[in-house]
Amino acid sequence: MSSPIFVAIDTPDLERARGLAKAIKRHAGGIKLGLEFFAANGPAGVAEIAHLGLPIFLDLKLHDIPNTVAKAVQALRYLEPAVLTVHGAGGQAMLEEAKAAAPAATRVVAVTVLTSLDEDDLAATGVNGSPHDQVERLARLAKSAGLDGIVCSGNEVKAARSGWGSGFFVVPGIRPVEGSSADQKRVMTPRKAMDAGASILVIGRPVTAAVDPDEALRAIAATL
Ligand SMILES: O=c1ccn([C@@H]2O[C@H](COP(=O)(O)O)[C@@H](O)[C@H]2O)c(=O)[nH]1
Repeated sequence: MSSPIFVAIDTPDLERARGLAKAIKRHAGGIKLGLEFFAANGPAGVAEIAHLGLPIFLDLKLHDIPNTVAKAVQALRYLEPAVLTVHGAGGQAMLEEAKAAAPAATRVVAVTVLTSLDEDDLAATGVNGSPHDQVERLARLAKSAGLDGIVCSGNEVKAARSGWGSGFFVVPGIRPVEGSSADQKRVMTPRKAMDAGASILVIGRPVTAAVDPDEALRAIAATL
């Protein structure tokens, strides 16, 4: 079975991204490219990295009115990402139209509560209650809109999966026990997140900031 680890390559530098992707290629399940890479390199940069042969997770967290999101997804169709994110709080119509506009083989997943947020951060945005409650609410919405799954932290994945057995659960905020959390507030170890029901793990800096990224990735994979 291929690895459940998607390595987040967060850099604006195409050559650095290519070098990292080549370095971790044999032991990663896929590569996650997000806003930092996309803002600098656009779809053409994504295509360059895709040529290396690993599945691509395009993490753009699309969030706009339904028509705009649908047109953006259509414009990205030719890249055929394995996974694409939209924002879970965009509402039912936006989620439905995003899914309808994506290639059939692309898993469209809804970001629920960013792993960099805790309950106080949520309250400051006007959402009262725990991240757990909000993840469950947005998971129900994503499921009813026909999406493939959600993005949530390891803390919520067990409960979310219990209400959506066939869902695809993407878990970032992954930290090996000795790792620094940096800007992540809801973190979990790779092993615990898999045991709790993650489908894939998104891991960035613990791999990409290591002196030897492939060795760091293999050490994490060995804990699974
Ligand atoms: O809730 C979310 C959604 C997406 N991410 C993305 O995952 C990686 C995590 O990187 P680390 O270096 O392992 O912290 C990053 O690309 C985020 O944009 C997330 O962290 N949380």
